[in-house]
Amino acid sequence: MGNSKNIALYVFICVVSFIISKIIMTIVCYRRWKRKQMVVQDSLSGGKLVMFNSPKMNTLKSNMFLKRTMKLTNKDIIGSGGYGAVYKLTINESISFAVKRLNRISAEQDRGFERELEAMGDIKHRNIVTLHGYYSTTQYNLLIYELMTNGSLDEVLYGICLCLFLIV
Ligand SMILES: Nc1ncnc2c1ncn2[C@@H]1O[C@H](COP(=O)(O)OP(=O)(O)OP(=O)(O)O)[C@@H](O)[C@H]1O
Repeated sequence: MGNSKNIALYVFICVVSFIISKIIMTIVCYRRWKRKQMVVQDSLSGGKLVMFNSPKMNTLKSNMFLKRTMKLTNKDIIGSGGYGAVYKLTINESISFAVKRLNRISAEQDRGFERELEAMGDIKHRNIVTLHGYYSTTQYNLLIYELMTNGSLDEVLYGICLCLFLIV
């Protein structure tokens, strides 16, 4: 009888400790995730700007960033891929980004945006271009990348720019 009481107590302690550790882990992960990004709601366009925490992004003011982003035109296009056009976003003489625009005209393009966020969001590697943040509205999504000033691998290998479509 005493033995079964001990077992029940042991199981109870294990279950409670498991639940408490899960709660602590969730809180820690949530705090880390919150610290990693800054979210700004743009009251004019209704869009949401998310800037991932990095030394470069921390020097920027979100409203200045939004203002420059809204002023992107066809003249700023530097390339085009399967999902849309890529623009050069210049903040000042020393800070520029590559902004990939994905128009929200199909569920496939929305999935493309989510896939790219999932794939690039957590990767930090010197051989992989850094994703600094994103901007999302009801009409389009923008992915904000580190600007690669030496062009693409295509151009290095074949000496031509494979700009097939310009989707604006
Ligand atoms: N971070 C960047 N810096 C400079 N130029 C870039 C950057 N990202 C893209 N580009 C330019 O835009 C072009 C298209 O890039 P993008 O990633 O959209 O196309 P992709 O490689 O075909 O990929 P996807 O199939 O995912 O659209 C590139 O070939 C390059 O010239």
